[in-house]
Amino acid sequence: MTRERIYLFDTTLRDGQQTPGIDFSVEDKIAIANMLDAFGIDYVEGGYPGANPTDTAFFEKKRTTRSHFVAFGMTKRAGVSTSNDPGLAILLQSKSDAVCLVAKSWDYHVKVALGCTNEENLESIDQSVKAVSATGKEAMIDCEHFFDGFKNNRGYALACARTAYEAGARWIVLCDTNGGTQPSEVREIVAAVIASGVPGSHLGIHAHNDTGQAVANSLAAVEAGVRQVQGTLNGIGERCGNANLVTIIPTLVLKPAFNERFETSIDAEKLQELTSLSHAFDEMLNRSPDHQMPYVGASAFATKAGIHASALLKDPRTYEHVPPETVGNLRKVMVSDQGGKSNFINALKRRGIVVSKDDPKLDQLIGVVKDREASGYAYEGADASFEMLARRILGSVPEFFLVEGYRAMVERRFDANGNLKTVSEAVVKVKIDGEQIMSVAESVHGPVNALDIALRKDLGKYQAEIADLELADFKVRILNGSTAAVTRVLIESTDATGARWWTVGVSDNVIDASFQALMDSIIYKLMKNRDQAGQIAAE
Ligand SMILES: CC(=O)SCCNC(=O)CCNC(=O)[C@H](O)C(C)(C)COP(=O)(O)OP(=O)(O)OC[C@H]1O[C@@H](n2cnc3c(N)ncnc32)[C@H](O)[C@@H]1OP(=O)(O)O
Ligand SMILES: CC(=O)C(=O)O
Repeated sequence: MTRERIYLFDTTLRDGQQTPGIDFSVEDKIAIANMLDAFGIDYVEGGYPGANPTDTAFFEKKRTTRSHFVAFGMTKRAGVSTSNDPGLAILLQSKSDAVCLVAKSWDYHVKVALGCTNEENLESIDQSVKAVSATGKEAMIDCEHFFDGFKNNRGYALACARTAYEAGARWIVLCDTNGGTQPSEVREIVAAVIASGVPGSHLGIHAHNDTGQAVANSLAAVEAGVRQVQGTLNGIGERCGNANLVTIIPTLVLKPAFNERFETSIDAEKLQELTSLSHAFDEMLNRSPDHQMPYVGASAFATKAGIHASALLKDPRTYEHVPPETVGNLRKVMVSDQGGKSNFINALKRRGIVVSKDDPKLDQLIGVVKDREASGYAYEGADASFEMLARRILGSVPEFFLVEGYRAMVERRFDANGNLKTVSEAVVKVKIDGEQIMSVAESVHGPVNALDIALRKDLGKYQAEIADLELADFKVRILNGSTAAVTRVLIESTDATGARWWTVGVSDNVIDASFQALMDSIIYKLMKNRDQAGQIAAE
């Protein structure tokens, strides 16, 4: 059976740029456009040339090779011709393959926001589409507030869509601009548009997530007949965001309800790049990926429940709706106080540690993890500390060095120039092969930084080995909110091999919790260097 094509339209660089707190530079935009182009998205909307210097500079060149490169803007203003509208002129001259024009389709907006007549707005749509088509570029219309407009004046909303279609627009995109429309309404309204004479092959959907249903609304529109879906990477966008393409794409590709009828530009092989695309985008935004994001989140295929882990290990389909590798994600069976023997055996096996189900040391390890988690540890986010704990109980962690003691001080004082400064000082005493080494360090970044510097300043014969160890992240969590609370510190470390590992420390003293996590990180690094730890095997 021939499948119909669904076209994917990405507006990360335009609507995504309207996200509070997100501000792309030209360089960011180039990098993101390259990512989308390489991934194989059909349309990449780059922004609004003429609206700001970044977008104008970005449109000086065509920035994609495979994807259609789209410039966004608005229809001509009422009362001027297309050739006398400076905003439209910039769009027509931009180095784009297509122009997507936002047009009012709710008569209330025509009156209040544009201040012109309904007929003048229809004339703007007609003339603007024709002006774009005359340049040879593909013309698209984003019918702003289409669903609200339809509910208030059905005839006028339909007239806007039909005017664009009859003027030659390749795509007429129905926008749920305020994001309040429900999936059942989307189905009904799309069907009415098609019945009015605009074919589904020319219709698109642009949904906002204000009721948490942008993805559901987009899929409902596809079921009702639209053939272009707009959205953004990781669902960024104005207010609560846009439809998340990172969720929509795997649903279209993997779910029989869609893949039996439709195909997209993303095949099964490309889909395996989805998790890394989503995470790379978060890296660019300098934020942590959402662990619970469908398909690509670190928790999307994770379980810490013993009953689930036991069944998963017998057959992953028992608790997975699709195999994680289809989207480039990983199955994760975690150890925690919710886990049974199956979780632990699996987690240990991945680290090259073989232990049998009836080994008493396994019971001892489970008991220690459950007790420690009750006192504040969280091993599911601290893989290296878990491994160290397991190896200690199973008796295979060498004693590289012994920390005999440490001291940390914080002093607020005036410096020689009379400026107030807060300086921390730390002293660490370690013993290596019977020899005592004492290191002192100062830091203006706090006592933990001073301790870290002191601990790593002189580790005797191991010093060269830890030269490439870097602390990538440091997270402090107060577990029961007062100054006498228990503190959990999570440290992310990395080294020149690109490996990353997480360690945890817990104490009612933040410095002590940090020191434990630092120590685990260093010992893990030394073991890893000797192939005694960190050999993660694929499941
Ligand atoms: C639903 C959406 O997401 S649409 C995209 C929204 N994105 C943006 O607005 C980001 C980029 N925008 C901008 O930088 C600026 O708004 C610009 C450069 C486009 C325009 O700036 P200005 O000329 O100063 O106008 P301003 O932003 O104050 O107001 C928008 C104007 O566009 C008019 N307008 C709005 N939509 C349309 C339309 N579809 N067709 C024609 N005119 C329109 C408004 O009536 C208003 O005109 P007025 O100034 O005569 O009252
Ligand atoms: C065009 C657009 O971004 C909207 O209507 O939401």
